Amino acid sequence: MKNVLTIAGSDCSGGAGIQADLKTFAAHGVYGMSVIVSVVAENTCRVISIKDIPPKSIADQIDAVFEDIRVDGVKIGMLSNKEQMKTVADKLLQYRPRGVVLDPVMVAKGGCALMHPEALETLKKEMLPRAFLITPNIPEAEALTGMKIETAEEMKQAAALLLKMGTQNVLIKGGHLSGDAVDILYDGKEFSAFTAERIQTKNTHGTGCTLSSAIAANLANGMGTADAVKAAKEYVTTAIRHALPIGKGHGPTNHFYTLYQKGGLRNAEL
Ligand SMILES: Nc1ncnc2c1ncn2[C@@H]1O[C@H](COP(=O)(O)OP(=O)(O)OP(=O)(O)O)[C@@H](O)[C@H]1O
Ligand SMILES: Cc1ncc(COP(=O)(O)O)c(N)n1
Repeated sequence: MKNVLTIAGSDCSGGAGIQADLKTFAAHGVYGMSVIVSVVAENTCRVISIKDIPPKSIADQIDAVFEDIRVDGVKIGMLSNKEQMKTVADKLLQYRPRGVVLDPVMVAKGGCALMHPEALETLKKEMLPRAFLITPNIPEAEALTGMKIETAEEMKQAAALLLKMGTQNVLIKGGHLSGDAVDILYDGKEFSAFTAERIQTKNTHGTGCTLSSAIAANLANGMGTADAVKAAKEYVTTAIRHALPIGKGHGPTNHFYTLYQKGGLRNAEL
């Protein structure tokens, strides 16, 4: 079995962050581990408070994992501030794990900032060059590039700019545009589009976390980049189509449906 680590924030309501990542890992048959960078008191409606974990504790958590266990893949989500980013970047340089998928989380669904805006430059300089693949949504790609993105052509231009910032692959997610949900992958040589029908639902809490964790798990399981993205896109689309009407706001993606279909779950009500 492959071992995959998530470095991200905790969502106590279970829909996004570390919790979504670990559920996604389990559904992909990889052994999940977690380094918590922030405790976010949030639910399907709102963020109540954010408690950042001190950089020393983040460094210790990363050491605890790497000194003991082989790490086959890493997903990075919410990083709240510059100091946290520098700490994680230093540890990535020290341990040099393969297949780092960086989801540059900036804002929660309801509009609450999960990253301090002044950390943007550190994200670009310290984190992007350490990533195998980054998965920004449209507003994140706009913040990183300074471009306005409204079309597939502009997604491609933004992806090319992001690649120049030092990451090896870019997947810009089109969830925030209208029409089909089209994500565009750029590996420095060619663009590939991954298209899914847009599902009419308000239950999209954790979609970005789910997609990036699924990609990290697929890479760890030995898939090539485009195949890993294709399979992860199929996974997140199913997870959105069967999203759970939990809570009063944006309900979470469903990580159990695929397993259930394969007969991997008994006595589950879906
Ligand atoms: N309504 C939808 N129907 C189908 N696919 C969707 C829908 N919304 C998002 N997606 C897909 O889900 C994945 C996550 O994309 P999205 O742009 O929503 O990420 P995100 O903004 O990081 O997530 P969030 O909005 O939850 O913070 C992408 O593959 C995107 O195309
Ligand atoms: C701790 C944490 N991390 C990330 C997100 C964004 O979630 P997503 O973009 O997947 O909806 C979130 N709401 N909370």
